[in-house]
Amino acid sequence: MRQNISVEDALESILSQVRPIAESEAVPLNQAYQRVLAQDLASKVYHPDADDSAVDGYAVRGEETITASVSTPVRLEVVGEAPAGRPFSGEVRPGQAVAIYTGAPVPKGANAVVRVEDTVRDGTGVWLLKPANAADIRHRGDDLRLGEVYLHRGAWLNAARVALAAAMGYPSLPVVRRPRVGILSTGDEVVEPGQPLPYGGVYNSNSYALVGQVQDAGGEPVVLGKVPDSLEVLKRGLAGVGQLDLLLTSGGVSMGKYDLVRRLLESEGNIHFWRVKLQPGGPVLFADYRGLPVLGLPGNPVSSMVVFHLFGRPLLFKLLGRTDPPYAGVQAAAATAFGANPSKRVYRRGVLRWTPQGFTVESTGNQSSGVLRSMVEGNALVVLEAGASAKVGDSVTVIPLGFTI
Ligand SMILES: Nc1nc2c(c(=O)[nH]1)N[C@H]1C(S)=C(S)[C@@H](COP(=O)(O)OP(=O)(O)OC[C@H]3O[C@@H](n4cnc5c(N)ncnc54)[C@H](O)[C@@H]3O)O[C@H]1N2
Ligand code: MOO
Repeated sequence: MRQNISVEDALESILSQVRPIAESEAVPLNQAYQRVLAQDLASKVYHPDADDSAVDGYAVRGEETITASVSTPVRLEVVGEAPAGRPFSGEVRPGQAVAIYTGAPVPKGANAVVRVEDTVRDGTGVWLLKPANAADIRHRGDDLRLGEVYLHRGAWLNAARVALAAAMGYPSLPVVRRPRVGILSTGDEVVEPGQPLPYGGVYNSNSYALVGQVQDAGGEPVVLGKVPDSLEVLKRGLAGVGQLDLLLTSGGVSMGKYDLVRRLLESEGNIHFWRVKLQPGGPVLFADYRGLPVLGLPGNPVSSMVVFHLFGRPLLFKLLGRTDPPYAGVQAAAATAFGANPSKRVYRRGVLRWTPQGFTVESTGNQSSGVLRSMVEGNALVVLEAGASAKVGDSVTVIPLGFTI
C-alpha cells in the first residue's frame, strides 16, 4: 500500500486500475441526454439537403438585378411560390422571380435572392429595390455532409449533441452502459433524515451528495444505505452489493479504531493507496475488494464531495470512455486572502465571479471540511500548493464546480 502520495500519483493509480465499459445499448433520442455515445456517428443526410434560401424574399437570376435601386427599381414577374417543405418545381426564366421562404430549395434557373424588405409587391409582379444577393443562398452540405462523422465515441450527450444526432437522422443512439456505483455510508452516528436525531448524531448528507455527483458524471447510483461501526455488518453489507462497477464508501478511513472500511480492506482487500497529500480529503483510500474498485471517501461532508470530484469523477469518465475533461482550471484574481497548508495541496471553497476585469474568487469563509454550506455558497475550488498562500489580487487556479467553461 502506498501512503502520502500526491494528487497526481493517486489519480494515475486510480485510472490505471479501471478499464472502460464495453457494453452499450440503444436508447431513443429523448433518453440519450447525459449518456455517453458508444460509437462514431456519420451523418445520414446532407444539411441543408439542397441549396436553399437563408431569407424570405424572391429567388431571381442575379445578373438581371445588378442595377436595381430605390430610384431605378427592377420589375420581375412572380411566377410561383416556394415555401419551405414545398419546393417550386418549375424554372425561373429571364424576367421572372419566385417568392421564396427561408429553408426552401432555390428553384432551377435562380442563383440569388432579394430579401422581401428590399422589394415592393405589385400585382403579378415585384419591384426590386436592391440587387439580389448570392450570399443569401445556403449551400447543400454547408452544415452536414452525408457519410461524414460529426459525433465521436465518448461524446457526452448534451442538448446540442442530441440535437445534432437528430439532424443527422438518428432516431435512437448507441450509448455506453451506465456504470453502477454503489454508495455505502458508515458510522454509528449517521442517521437518515426523517429519523429523530440522537445526541451527537448527524444526518446522512454524504449519500445524497454522492447520488447527485454520480449522476452528473454519467453513472447510475445504487444506494446501499448505511452500515453501523461493526466489521461483521460491514462485511455482510459488502458481500451483498451485487454487480457494481465501483463502490463508494463514506467515512471510516481515518486513524480511529472504528475506521472499519480501511481495516476491512486492509485485511480482505488490496489497498492501492491510503492518504493523499491534499486537504480536505487527506485520508482517502483506493482499494480492490474481490475485483471491485473501492474509493473510500473521508466522512467529512466537504471532504467526501471534493474527493469525489477530484478522483471519483475522473474514474467514472474512464469507465464511460468520456472524452471531455472531468474538470478544468481557470485563473482568477483572489478577492480575499487564502491560507496555505504547509505540507499539502489545499482546495479552498470560493465564489468564482465573472467581472469586466476577468474572473475573481472570494473565500466562502470557514474552510473546515465539516462545513457543507461552503459547497453551497461556493461554486469553485481554489487550488493552493503546499505552503503557497494567496494575497488579495494574486492570480490563483480555480476549478469551477457544477458548470463547465
Ligand atoms: N487522529 C486523526 N484523526 C483524524 C485525521 C487524522 O489524520 N488523524 N484525519 C481527519 C480528517 S482530515 C478527516 S477528513 C476525517 C475522516 O475520517 P473518516 O473518513 O474516518 O470519517 P468518520 O470519522 O467516519 O467521519 C468524519 C466526520 O464526518 C461525519 N460523517 C461521516 N459520515 C457522514 C455522512 N454520511 N453524512 C454526513 N456526515 C458524515 C462524521 O460524523 C464525522 O464528523 O478524520 C479526521 N480525523
Ligand atoms: O481532510 Mo479532512 O478532509 O481535512 O477534514
